[in-house]
Amino acid sequence: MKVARALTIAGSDSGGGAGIQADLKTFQMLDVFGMSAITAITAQNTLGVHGIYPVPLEGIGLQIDAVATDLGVDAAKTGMLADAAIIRLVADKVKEHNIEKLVVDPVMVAKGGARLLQEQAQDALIHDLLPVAFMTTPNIPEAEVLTGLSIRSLVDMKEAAKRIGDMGVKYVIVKGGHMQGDAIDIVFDGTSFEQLDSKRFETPHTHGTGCTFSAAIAAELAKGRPIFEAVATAKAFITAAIRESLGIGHGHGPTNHWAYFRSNL
Ligand SMILES: Nc1ncnc2c1ncn2[C@@H]1O[C@H](COP(=O)(O)OP(=O)(O)O)[C@@H](O)[C@H]1O
Ligand SMILES: Cc1ncc(COP(=O)(O)O)c(N)n1
Repeated sequence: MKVARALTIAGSDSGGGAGIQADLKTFQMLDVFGMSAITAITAQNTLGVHGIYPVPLEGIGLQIDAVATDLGVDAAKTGMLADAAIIRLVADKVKEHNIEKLVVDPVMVAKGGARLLQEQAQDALIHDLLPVAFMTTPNIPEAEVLTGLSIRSLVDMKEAAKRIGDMGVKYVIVKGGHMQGDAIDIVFDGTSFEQLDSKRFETPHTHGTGCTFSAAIAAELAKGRPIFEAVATAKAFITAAIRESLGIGHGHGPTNHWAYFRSNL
């Protein structure tokens, strides 16, 4: 049996709903062997981020080297990268190990408001990481920071996707989770646009939606699925995970990483 292998380079969420934990659960549910390089440890739950402890650069580099030189990486994703030095290290490692299918989720601020990326690191994201990425999946506030645009409509989302594409990344998905109305994401391949649509669920349990969505894309790319098939599966995965939320914790609860698999039984 040949198994697809995916690596997440991200922060640890002790609460299990976002970060490394969400990514590994998603890989597992999509039949992909999951591996991790932890960039920072967060003490976190559904109420917020209570502490952030970055891993030393050397340790992050060694985790990526260890995995890439032995087990192999069919696709990777990044999540919380904390600061500019970590971003540059990850960009260098992606080049060194020829990781072609890299999905960059440009995590900046947690849903509860805590900064997960230093503000001065935003330039490194644009100049160092996006040019080596295959795909990036900003939410609306992230797309606004990356482009300087104010995004209020699907037309604005498309303009932002184009400008982010010009930064050197092949595919861009501007996610509509933070808009009003249906949850519509715009996919841009450098020339044309596609839409991923779902109805919006009125729920506070959206902790880790972006992590889960980008992990599902990386998993499908690791299996060699065509791009639009991969992103459509990821959309179905996150939609089921939000629809059937678990209702645990006292704040913004996690999504349900079993839901997609169970709905296909
Ligand atoms: N309430 C919701 N109902 C349905 N889909 C949602 C909802 N909130 C977010 N999504 C979807 O979840 C995915 C993650 O989007 P988003 O929440 O914008 O990301 P992030 O976690 O990075 O802020 C997108 O596909 C988005 O459309
Ligand atoms: C370690 C880590 N990585 C990413 C997120 C973003 O997830 P969200 O935007 O849903 O809070 C998070 N809260 N924690």
